[in-house]
Amino acid sequence: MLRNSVLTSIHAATKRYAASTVRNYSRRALTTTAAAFPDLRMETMVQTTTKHGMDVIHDPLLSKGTAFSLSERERLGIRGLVPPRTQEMDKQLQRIIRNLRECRTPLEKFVFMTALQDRNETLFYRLLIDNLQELSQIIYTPTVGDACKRFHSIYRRARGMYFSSLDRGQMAAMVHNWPHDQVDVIVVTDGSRVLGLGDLGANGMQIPIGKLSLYVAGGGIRPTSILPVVLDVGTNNEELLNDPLYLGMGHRRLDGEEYYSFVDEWVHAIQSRYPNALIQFEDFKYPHAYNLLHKYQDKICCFNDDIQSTSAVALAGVLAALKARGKPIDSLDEERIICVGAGSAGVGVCEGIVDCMVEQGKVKSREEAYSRIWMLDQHGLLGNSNIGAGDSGSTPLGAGDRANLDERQLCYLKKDLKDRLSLEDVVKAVKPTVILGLSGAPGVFTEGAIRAMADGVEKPVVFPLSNPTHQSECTAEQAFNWTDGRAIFASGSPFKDVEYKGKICKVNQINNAMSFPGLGLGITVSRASRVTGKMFMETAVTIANMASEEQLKSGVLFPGVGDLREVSKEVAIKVCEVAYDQGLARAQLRQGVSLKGVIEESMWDPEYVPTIRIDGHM
Ligand SMILES: NC(=O)C1=CN([C@@H]2O[C@H](COP(=O)(O)OP(=O)(O)OC[C@H]3O[C@@H](n4cnc5c(N)ncnc54)[C@H](O)[C@@H]3O)[C@@H](O)[C@H]2O)C=CC1
Ligand SMILES: CC(=O)C(=O)O
Ligand SMILES: [Mg+2]
Repeated sequence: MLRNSVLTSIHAATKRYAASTVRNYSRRALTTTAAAFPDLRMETMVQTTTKHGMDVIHDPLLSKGTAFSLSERERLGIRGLVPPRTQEMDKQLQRIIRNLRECRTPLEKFVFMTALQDRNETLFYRLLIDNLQELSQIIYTPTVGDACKRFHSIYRRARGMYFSSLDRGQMAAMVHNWPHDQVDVIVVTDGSRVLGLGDLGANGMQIPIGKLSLYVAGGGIRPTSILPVVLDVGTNNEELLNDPLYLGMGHRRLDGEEYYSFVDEWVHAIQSRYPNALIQFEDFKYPHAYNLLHKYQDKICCFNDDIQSTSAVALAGVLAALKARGKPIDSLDEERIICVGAGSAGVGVCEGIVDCMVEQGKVKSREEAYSRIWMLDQHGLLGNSNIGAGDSGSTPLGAGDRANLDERQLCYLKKDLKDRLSLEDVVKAVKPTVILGLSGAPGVFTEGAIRAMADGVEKPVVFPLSNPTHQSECTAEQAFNWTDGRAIFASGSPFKDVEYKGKICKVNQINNAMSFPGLGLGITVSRASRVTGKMFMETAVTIANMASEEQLKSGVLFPGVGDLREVSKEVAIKVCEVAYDQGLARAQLRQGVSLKGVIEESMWDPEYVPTIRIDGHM
């Protein structure tokens, strides 16, 4: 494979960065780039700008706050505009951390972090990277959920781009309003299913912003080359529609042909300016999420995060759990898996599990793999409506129209069990070894269901993966209490470890954030033209193999968000290898530099550029 292969030239992506002088480089990246291109050394050790005076201080991509040297202050016309003492980043961090700790609520911390990002991105990312475990909970789940709900109340300053129903016919021109010529990663949402919080319309903007902050902090993508986007096709959220402060379009959601042609106009517009950018579709409601993925995945470089990245990390969790139970990683077919939630994430995760069972070669057919998975939606089990009530003692779960199930969901329909069986009844009938929650419905993992599960298996795998924390299918404490501390546990949003009868029970976080930053890095470095299923499968296996024997024994399945940069490097290597193997990579290979070396070199690391000067001045 390509792990030991070498590059024939510094790949095109690195060269592209090197040639640009208006980017904000890390000192480390500058040094490596300058070493590869000696003629660029002078150019890349400095950052040039056409800005002057207050405009420099107020540009978050240029600003160093108090860290401008005296000569820079002279050159940039900012002498006297900042306090006299030059204070480097370490002192700035001390002040920032002290102020951050004084915020009383997570939302206050969120507003504080946003304000920092808006005035000094280098410092923002340094702080975030150095405190990733703690601060990812602020800029990402769970706090980002609260921030989305209140986006229209806490809104301060523009970030990202909005394309609304007012903009039909104008999008191709609008894309040129974005100030950066180089964009590598775009995260786009229509705000129709924001985490487990439902339709939040244009308020969903915080999700692309938060995800892209993780691309930068966790995947080393440059802050100048990311673009958060909201497609404002309206909202069906009555509360927002009636709120005079709501910032999105005040009409109900477009649907059908109107909706798909709107998205299509945007895709064409964005492609016309950024043909090589990776597009991440995020938090689109089912079935739009799948329909858009199928429409575009073979045409442009794109993927759906909720379907595909979630699938990679959830599969990684299940495979690591097999290892933690002392079973071989290729014994997935021996598991009995219940998935609560039949939407984008539930179906996506189960498809990944089925793909993996098929690849492991222990099942004779895809159908056999489907038979190992029992899927429930809000009405209960996807089962056989011809089996009469009372046959299995189930509780009726309310009216719902099974005719709405599509062919992706129907694969999981069980002919031998009554339709709409409750979770507890399914557990009793099936004796599952793994239970996954991707429903956005808090508390649906009931005590009865989890206790019944724990009766049948020594180490029940309990993964309530819905976000944010209060939408989780059960809490960590409940899972450990109801399984007598035996559960292998992971949640979508973080919970603290639990002490149960004197034993520390480990909580893992299974969140697609462990996957997408590394994917973005791998795609950017290899300049892959497409994102493929194989990339996600390899990502899953890579992450599943990251924990040591000792960690697995203690209940740790893989590294946490705090180690995201390390995880991203490994994922990026795999993604690059697949891109080259599948003939999708456009960056050239050559002798001399390992893939790992190139990936490490191309990761942006926030440090102030040594010298900023005005374009044309020495
Ligand atoms: N941990 C992670 O990385 C990720 C977690 N998620 C979470 O998964 C959840 C679902 O996301 P999507 O599938 O995209 O949403 P979706 O709207 O496409 O699907 C939700 C599904 O849950 C089902 N459901 C709703 N209430 C239910 C109930 N009471 N019992 C059983 N099923 C119920 C619905 O029928 C639907 O099938 C969200 O809360 C989201 O935060 C999604 C992506 C990644
Ligand atoms: C994590 C994520 O993408 C979600 O909850 O939708
Ligand atoms: Mg999502």
